Amino acid sequence: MEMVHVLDHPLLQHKLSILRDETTGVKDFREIVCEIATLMCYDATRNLPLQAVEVQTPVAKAVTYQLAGKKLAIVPVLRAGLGMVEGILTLIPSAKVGHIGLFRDPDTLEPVKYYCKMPTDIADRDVIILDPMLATGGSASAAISFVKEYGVKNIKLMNILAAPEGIARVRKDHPDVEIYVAAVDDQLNDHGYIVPGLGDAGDRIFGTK
Ligand SMILES: O=P(O)(O)OC[C@H]1O[C@H](OP(=O)(O)OP(=O)(O)O)[C@H](O)[C@@H]1O
Ligand SMILES: O=c1cc[nH]c(=O)[nH]1
Ligand SMILES: [Mg+2]
Repeated sequence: MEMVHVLDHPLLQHKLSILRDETTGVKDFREIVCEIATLMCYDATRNLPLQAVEVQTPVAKAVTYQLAGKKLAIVPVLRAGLGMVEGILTLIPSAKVGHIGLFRDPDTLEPVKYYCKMPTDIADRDVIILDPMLATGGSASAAISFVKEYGVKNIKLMNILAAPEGIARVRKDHPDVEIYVAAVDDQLNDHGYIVPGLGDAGDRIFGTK
């Protein structure tokens, strides 16, 4: 099974180029992060199981298909992952939402956990972890480990932009987790920022810089 999905649909590439532009303001940046999450959700949920149901149309009985089996939860990594939540809930309004608070220590680049709150039935759900940026992969790897501690079996990771180093780290630490990204950039710089990237996603979503 393909474990890394680069979703290079033209609509995604167009919207991503607006995110990258340093002149894009906070309102547009926030809206486009949300739109990209919706578009990515369409692909990341392609393999959800279906069950046959019978409905009466105005014309005849029809055997048709509805979502079956396990329910979904989404888990944004605070802060920047919050920007993707509404975009996913547009398509899956009944998904439950857990939160993991992590920030990356600017000196060590190691993730520091400051918050965690999961739905009580999370172990019975498939989980999509949301974070726009996959840089060193330290935050994503830690977030996946936390979710696994709750007994979740099926986890997907959704990032808008990734560095090759981040993908390699998650593949090594969590080979069972499928990764969905809209683009893979060239490298990280000395401060652990994705190059060319789009800057600090959290600061650009919330206007904190
Ligand atoms: O792959 P990594 O090297 O771990 O870096 C990626 C992490 O860095 C950013 O969060 P940040 O620490 O800036 O926190 P914020 O969302 O609160 O801005 C980003 O949203 C990821 O969570
Ligand atoms: O380029 C990067 C790397 C980590 N976090 C971000 O927001 N941007
Ligand atoms: Mg940040």
